Amino acid sequence: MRRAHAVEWVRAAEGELIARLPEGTLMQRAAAGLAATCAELLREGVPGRVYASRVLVLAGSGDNGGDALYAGARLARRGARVRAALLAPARVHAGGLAALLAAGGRVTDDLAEAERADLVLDGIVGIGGRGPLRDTALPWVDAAGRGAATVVAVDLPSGVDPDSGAVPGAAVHADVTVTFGTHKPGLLVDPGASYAGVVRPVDIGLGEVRGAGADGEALSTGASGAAGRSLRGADTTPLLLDGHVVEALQQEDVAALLPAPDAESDKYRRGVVGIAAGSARYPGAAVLAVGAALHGGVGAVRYAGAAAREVVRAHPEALVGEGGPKDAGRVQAWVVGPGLSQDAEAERAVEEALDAGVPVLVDADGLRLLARRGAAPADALLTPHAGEAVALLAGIGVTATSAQVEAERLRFARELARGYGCTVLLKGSTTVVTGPHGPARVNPTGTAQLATAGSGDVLSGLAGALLAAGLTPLDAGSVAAYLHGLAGRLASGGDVPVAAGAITAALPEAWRRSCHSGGATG
Ligand SMILES: NC(=O)C1=CN([C@@H]2O[C@H](COP(=O)(O)OP(=O)(O)OC[C@H]3O[C@@H](n4cnc5c(N)ncnc54)[C@H](O)[C@@H]3O)[C@@H](O)[C@H]2O)[C@@H](O)CC1
Ligand SMILES: Nc1ncnc2c1ncn2[C@@H]1O[C@H](COP(=O)(O)OP(=O)(O)O)[C@@H](O)[C@H]1O
Ligand SMILES: [K+]
Repeated sequence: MRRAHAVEWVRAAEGELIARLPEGTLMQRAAAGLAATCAELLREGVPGRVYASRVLVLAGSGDNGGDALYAGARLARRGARVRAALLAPARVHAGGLAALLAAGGRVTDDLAEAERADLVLDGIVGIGGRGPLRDTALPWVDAAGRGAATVVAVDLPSGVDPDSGAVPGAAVHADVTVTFGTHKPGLLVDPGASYAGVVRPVDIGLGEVRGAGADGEALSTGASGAAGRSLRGADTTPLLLDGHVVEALQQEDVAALLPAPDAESDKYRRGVVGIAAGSARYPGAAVLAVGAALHGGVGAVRYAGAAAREVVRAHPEALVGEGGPKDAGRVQAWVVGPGLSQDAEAERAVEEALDAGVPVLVDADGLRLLARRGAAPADALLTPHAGEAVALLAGIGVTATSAQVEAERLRFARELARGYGCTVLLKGSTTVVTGPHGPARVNPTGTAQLATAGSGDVLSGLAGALLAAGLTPLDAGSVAAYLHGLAGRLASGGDVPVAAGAITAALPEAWRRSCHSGGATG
């Protein structure tokens, strides 16, 4: 599992560690890791070596600038030609600047340095950043963007809010982000995540910390039981610390959660999912949701609704009926809503599914109807896109636009989960799945090619099947998003447009890659 910690937690952990270590130790650890990554990038790219390479440090007024200046000093000692732009000269990190000058680096105010640099180190602002980037930084950020330099963000790209991933103004587009101690939520959630490039965690020893964090949660080395430092798989899981607010499933986590039949299994024991979707007007949603559910690890799929004929024609494996959920026979979970329309019959289907006493996934039209209730059963899974999230928020008295929801996905997903008292999967460029409490999951797979009509119906059929197979709403939602995203990537090969049916067709291969070692997450 990849984990990210909020700023308040990071500061508490760092504070504890700083108190025990000689002054400046943490910053030197950070700068050493940063310089090593920069040296590697210079050797791998243009110019192919550190010696005589051109490095520009953008140094803000805090410790983030200090990290960048000390790393610049290390590169200068290895023969790089290092220049530093001081964005707030009166408040620059004095020790970092002195080290850079002593190593042969120089201060510059020539913007052309940004355009001709081989590597730019973004030390403008780190976890202390708030609000849009200040004006003094903007010409440097623009110039670095125009040039051919590899841009390395220190801790996180400046301009990205560390806790939410919101980008309230201009921000640095990094090729690589070197982040210290643990991921920050803003590196895993869009829009921030799309500014971070490849994220490389550097261990600064936060795993040595034990005790109480700022929020009262224990700071420990986590469930692995590993003593002391717990760096595992340096490129994916920086530290196994408790108190994280965001996590992202990795392939091995998905493998452990996927349902698998055993010798005792029969089709009923594997779970049966009910799908109440589609209408005379929108039969396609039913066909797509049922098709995906058939690949979701259950023993059978029941369909209840007006598109029964179309469903059975497309999927002879499905058990179909034209009545509502109440008349459909036993299932272990319901999916209600895709293509249902919003008439009286649809309303009845939603009521019956909600009253069935099994976990319910509510999507699309079902969400608009649910918004009128303003509450959901605790084992429900709601799967809105931003527009449906706006309607659900209105149902609990919160006014927001879909642009606001997209800008602060974590916050609004959590607000919905708390307001409705259940699990929410917020779709979009970074899918977020969260309950009212505990860490939120962000999906690491996916591609913008998934934004195609019917794609959401595939996701809800798949997630409903996983619910019926016995996964919790949080696991069902996050595993479904992972498989759906991976299937979308496989179907599109990265840049070929896909139709929703092609996502379903790729689900078996996505499942295969997820349940075997060999890696699937990009
Ligand atoms: N606390 C620690 O022990 C460690 C901190 N480290 C580094 O220190 C950073 C945090 O340092 P600080 O707490 O000094 O904070 P930052 O350096 O992230 O930012 C604070 C400074 O930036 C200015 N600022 C805030 N928002 C801004 C904006 N939107 N545009 C421009 N300037 C803005 C503030 O006026 C303040 O002077 C981390 O991100 C990391 O890089 C590392 O050295 C590791 C150890
Ligand atoms: N920019 C994007 N990047 C990645 N995935 C996206 C993006 N936009 C949408 N998606 C995904 O595509 C799917 C679209 O679902 P939805 O909006 O319900 O479409 P529909 O109702 O047409 O089926 C969701 O899984 C969503 O997370
Ligand atoms: K930065």
